Amino acid sequence: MSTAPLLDVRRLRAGHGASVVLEDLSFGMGVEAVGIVGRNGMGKTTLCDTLVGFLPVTDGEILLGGEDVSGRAPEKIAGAGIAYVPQGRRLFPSLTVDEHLAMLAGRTRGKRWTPEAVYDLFPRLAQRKRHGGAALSGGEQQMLAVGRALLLNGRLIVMDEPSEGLAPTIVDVLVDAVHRLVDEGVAVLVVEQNLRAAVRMAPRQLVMVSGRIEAEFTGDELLTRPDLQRRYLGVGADDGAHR
Ligand SMILES: Nc1ncnc2c1ncn2[C@@H]1O[C@H](COP(=O)(O)OP(=O)(O)OP(=O)(O)O)[C@@H](O)[C@H]1O
Repeated sequence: MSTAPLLDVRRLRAGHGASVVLEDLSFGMGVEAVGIVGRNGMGKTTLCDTLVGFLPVTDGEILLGGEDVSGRAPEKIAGAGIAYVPQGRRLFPSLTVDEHLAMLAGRTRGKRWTPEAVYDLFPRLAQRKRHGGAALSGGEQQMLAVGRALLLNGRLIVMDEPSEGLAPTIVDVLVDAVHRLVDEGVAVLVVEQNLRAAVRMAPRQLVMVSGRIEAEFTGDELLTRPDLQRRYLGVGADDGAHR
């Protein structure tokens, strides 16, 4: 794991129109998996959308490899190396798995991540190549969404609630995929409501409170301390580990 600041977010301010959601938000990460957790409405999705350029930055900086990408259009930020797996997966119901990947395949020649490499990472997708997006299970859709993001051959992949609604066996596949990506030099920033999944994906967990990163814990600390779960995640001592 490298601690070099691949991503360095400094005093970020952003939101929806006149409504400021992120205020003075700072954190940094290297080529590693980092989780973002927090109660509902604290601004996690807003942060993801801002990092990838879907929402404008009002103030502050988003440095990727030392270069400020804030204020750039989403396609420029993707080109600079930040890929996005948004909440809800956003696939095309009528396109097959192969067609989804082929849309981006032209740019992947000679690069690490090609459709073949995605099928190698997710063999289950390879078995569903000719299935339409609408015919895929939730887990297969999530694998396809991750696969599409990988074809950008970026340096950082941002995932918003990837385990939402998925069976435990599929969550296992995603956890393994995150580890493999980090091993191969792709950083992963993952927002999760499911604390157990979050901790298995990322040893470093940042806690968001009211639009800022308020604290940082190891996954083990968060899992074993009901007081932290109550305070930062708003869950009771009994149900915290299951979220
Ligand atoms: N499209 C929007 N327009 C205006 N305000 C929004 C919009 N989307 C979210 N918000 C507001 O921004 C704040 C942060 O929401 P956000 O979805 O980023 O939080 P979150 O931490 O991801 O929560 P959740 O886990 O419920 O998705 C909330 O007050 C929310 O009401």
